[in-house]
Amino acid sequence: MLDVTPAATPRARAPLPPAAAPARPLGSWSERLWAVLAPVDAAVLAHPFLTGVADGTLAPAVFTGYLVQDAHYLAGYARALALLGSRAEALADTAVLARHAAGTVEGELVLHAELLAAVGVDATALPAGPSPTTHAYTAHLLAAAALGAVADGVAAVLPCFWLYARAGAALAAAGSPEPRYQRWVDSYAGEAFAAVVEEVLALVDRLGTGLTAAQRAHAEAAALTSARYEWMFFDAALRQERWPV
Ligand SMILES: Cc1ncc(C[n+]2csc(CCO)c2C)c(N)n1
Repeated sequence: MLDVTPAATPRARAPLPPAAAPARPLGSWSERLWAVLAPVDAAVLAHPFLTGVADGTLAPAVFTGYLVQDAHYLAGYARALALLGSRAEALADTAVLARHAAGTVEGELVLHAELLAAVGVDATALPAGPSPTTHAYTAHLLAAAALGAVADGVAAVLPCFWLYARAGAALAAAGSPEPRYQRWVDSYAGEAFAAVVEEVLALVDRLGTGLTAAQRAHAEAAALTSARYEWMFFDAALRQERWPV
């Protein structure tokens, strides 16, 4: 009988299905920001780190290296949020930013400790310091939060929330055969995280109404830089980037 079973070949890395643009209020600042971030969002969703999460082929050592670098990133990110919170003019904005600074430490870092423990890595004995890309991204966030206008800083911290919510939704739809990867996906895919992103976008839109076109453009450049660093962060993890000297 003719054997029609295909030869065992490695499963092709399917790109994640194209995701629709997020719905934002017409004429809002977040709507304009999305136009700036959309091409980078598409590149992030197509990145082999994420398609490797989706089909389970991502090397476990790459994922562990990502988590170690992410712990360094989160420390800088939480400080940038706390700093911005102290600089925000409206007390309501201080509350949102300070709450997410705490959420980064209590939520994200706890998730990391759990995921690292699952692979047998002691989170308190992080072997490597920040990689060049981790260092560059956190330095960008902290500079924008400390030295820029508040809108620059808020725009700079936005892609971290927004692009992860997008990746979480796209990856949840695909599902990962690897439970540890699925656990990571789930933390960004649920209703709770979507509500957090909505709250930050509402803050962005409140700030946007008081800005001149030039101030908006300046802040949009800071957001674009962060989005590019989000792509580079996945890429650095995949390449297991190290300082060359
Ligand atoms: C490089 C990198 N970028 C974004 C996130 C996601 N993230 C980090 S802190 C935070 C806000 C509080 O949950 C979010 C969404 C990550 N982990 N690593």
